[in-house]
Parts: sequence; structure tokens; C-alpha cells
Amino acid sequence: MSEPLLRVENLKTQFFTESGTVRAVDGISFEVHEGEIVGLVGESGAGKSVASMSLMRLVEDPGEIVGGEITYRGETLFGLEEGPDGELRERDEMLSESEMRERIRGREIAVIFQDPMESLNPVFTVGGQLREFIELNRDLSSGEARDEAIRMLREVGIPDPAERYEEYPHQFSGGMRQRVLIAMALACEPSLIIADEPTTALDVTVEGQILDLVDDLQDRYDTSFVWVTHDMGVVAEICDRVNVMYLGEIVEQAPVDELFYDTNHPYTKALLDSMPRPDRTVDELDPIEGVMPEAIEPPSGCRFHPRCPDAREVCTRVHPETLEVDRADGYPHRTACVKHDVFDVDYDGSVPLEPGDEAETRVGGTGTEAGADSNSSSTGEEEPASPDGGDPQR
Ligand SMILES: Nc1ncnc2c1ncn2[C@@H]1O[C@H](COP(=O)(O)OP(=O)(O)OP(=O)(O)O)[C@@H](O)[C@H]1O
Ligand code: NI
Repeated sequence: MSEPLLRVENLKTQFFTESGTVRAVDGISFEVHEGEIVGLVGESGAGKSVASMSLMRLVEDPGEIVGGEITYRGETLFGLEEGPDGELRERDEMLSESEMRERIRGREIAVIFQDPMESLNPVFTVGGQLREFIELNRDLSSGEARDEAIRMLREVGIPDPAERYEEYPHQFSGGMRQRVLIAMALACEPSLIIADEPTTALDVTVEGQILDLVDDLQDRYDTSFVWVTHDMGVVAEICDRVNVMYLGEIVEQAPVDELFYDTNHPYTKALLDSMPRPDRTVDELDPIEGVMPEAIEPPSGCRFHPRCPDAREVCTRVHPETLEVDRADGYPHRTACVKHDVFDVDYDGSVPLEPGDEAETRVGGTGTEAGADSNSSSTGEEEPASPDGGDPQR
């Protein structure tokens, strides 16, 4: 397979607040290949937006990327190394802030947000803003940029683009404004667009139209997308591959069909069960029990264990890495659940947890890591190993 367009490795982004360190993104790894739409899905607070902003290096104070690596077309957008005194420092080849601004943001990687009113200035015409953006970012005269702006408005399905060019954002409907933002994102023909819940505020019909449009534009421009959503329905509709996030981590990653038909992680299953489907009535929907805990003191072991219907004692102390459990269409299916055989931690022999068993186990960071690096009791099979000893420490 070709080199990915974007490679994210063990990315960590934290917020240093008065109440503690928020581990908003806590060691995620994924790739985006040329022409792919890759989903980031999870409940509110999972870390999807922080992850997206980290890719552009636009994390706001008091937040900071504290670890990991982001590579785009072989260039280092973010990367640390150990200095001579053992301190972590930015690697030499990491792009500077001005390189990010002048070469990457907008031109190579563009963003679309949920609320177009935050990206559009209400006192300027839609066309004027689009023209100015094109003029600034591409070597075009004002007249050429105007023609290009009108062409882009037509491209994203805005009727009478030359007339609508002169109108103000409030004269556009929500769906039409979102189309303008898509036009703006596409205007510099970026290779990657990061879309953070761009259709969430729209009604279902309009959302469907926008998703169709994106599908169509994606075909024509061969743009790659990172698509942030909390909605598995949206994932099913437009994503090629998907990353399921829970409390700062990717707990499952797979091509879309594989994720839906060979679901591995109980959290993914819960998300799918809570999704409205034409073949089920609302009564049959299964909301996910409980709420997602705070990212300041995540639960010990598997972070999902306090809400997991399949949790056993071992889940309270073993923190599973996201390991490859299968391959589908040449892509990995990765999962972070010790139920799976590749985690050799005797899940089957472990005592099932009763609901409410240990509500007070919120000891972030003391769990054992289960996964490739933990120890070498390997029996010559695949990478993963069992945690130390494996005897229940009760
Ligand atoms: N500026 C900030 N200061 C402190 N904590 C923050 C800040 N921004 C985000 N966080 C925390 O980071 C975590 C991840 O937030 P994020 O916005 O990425 O979630 P999300 O998955 O995008 O959720 P949503 O679906 O609601 O948009 C949350 O615990 C959030 O409270
Ligand atoms: Ni968000």
C-alpha cells in the first residue's frame, strides 16, 4: 500500500487546568490514505475535536500537544525528540509556525466546522469572503478570484451563484451556508479536509444532501477527509474507514463494513445499538448506560469498563493497547478489548463484574498495560503479550 497522506502516531494532547490535567487525546494512532474518508466517531467529550485541532496544530491554551508524531506527505507537522539533557524538544525537521500558516493550513489541509456562522463574517457578502480567501491563497487577480468564487459556489450546488455571490451569510439557509464553507475549504484544492461535525446542526434531509455533495466532490477532486461525528449513521453513509474514540483513545479501528459486521469492541457495539435504524422503532433503541467519565481521572484498566456489559475483573486493571486483530481489504482491524484472543490475559477465567461493583476505581494510570510492549511471554504467536504475572491482585 502507498505511503499514507497523513500519519498520526501516539498523539497526546492535554489541557493543563486548575482542576488537573485533562488527557483529552491520549495516545491515538491512525492513518489517512489518498482519497479516503476516515471517520472519528464517539460521544461528546471523547476527544474528537481536540484531535482534529491537533492535526492542524491549532490547540488552544491551556492545551498543548505533549507527545507523538504527525506526518503529512512525509513532512513532520509535529514531532519531539530527546535532547542531550534528556529533555523533550521539538525535532529540527518539524515545520515552523509560519510554515504551518503559509504552506499547510488552508492550502494543504483545510477545516470545516459545525457552525458556519463562526467561520463567516456577517458584515461581508458571501462571495466577497470567498473571493478574498481565494485571492489570498492562490496567485489570482481579483477578477479571476471572483470568477473562481462563483465557479466554486456552483460546484457546491448553490443555485444562481452569480446572484447569491452578492448576498450576506444571514440570507443563506443553514445548509446553504455549510455549502459555502465546503466551497471555501475546497477553494485551494487541499489534499485533506478535516470536517468537525459539519452536518450535526442540520436537519436530516439537508444533512443527507450535504453528505451526497461531499461524496460527489470527493470523487471529483480526490480529496481525503477526516470526518468527525458522533453519528454512526453518518459514518455508514460516507466513511471508508473509521476510528472509534472513547475518553481520548481509539478503541476500535476498521474499514466501515468490517466495523459494522464484525464489531469487536463493546463500546462500538453500544454505539451501533443506540443508533436509530429503519428496521427498529424508537422503543427498541438501546441507549448506552451511564455517562462518559472525566478525562482528568480516567478509570483504571480499560476506560470503558465501568459502563461495559462484558466487563470482568481483569478489565479493571489491564489497560489494553489497540492491537491488530484482523485485516480487511488490506487494512488493519484494530481493537482495544481484552475479550479478544490476541490479548492473552485470561479474560475467560476472570470474574464478571456486577453492575456498580467498583464505582470508586478511578485510579488513572496505575493499571497494567496489555499489548505489544508489555512483556515477552510470547509463545511465538502474534505480538501481544500478557500483563505481568497475570495472577489476580485482589
Ligand atoms: N479548552 C479546554 N480546556 C480544558 N479542557 C478542554 C478544552 N477543550 C476541550 N477540553 C476537554 O477535552 C476533552 C475532549 O474534548 P473534545 O471537544 O475534543 O470532545 P469531542 O469528542 O469533540 O466532543 P463533542 O462531540 O462534544 O464535540 C473533554 O474532556 C473536554 O472537556
Ligand atoms: Ni467536538
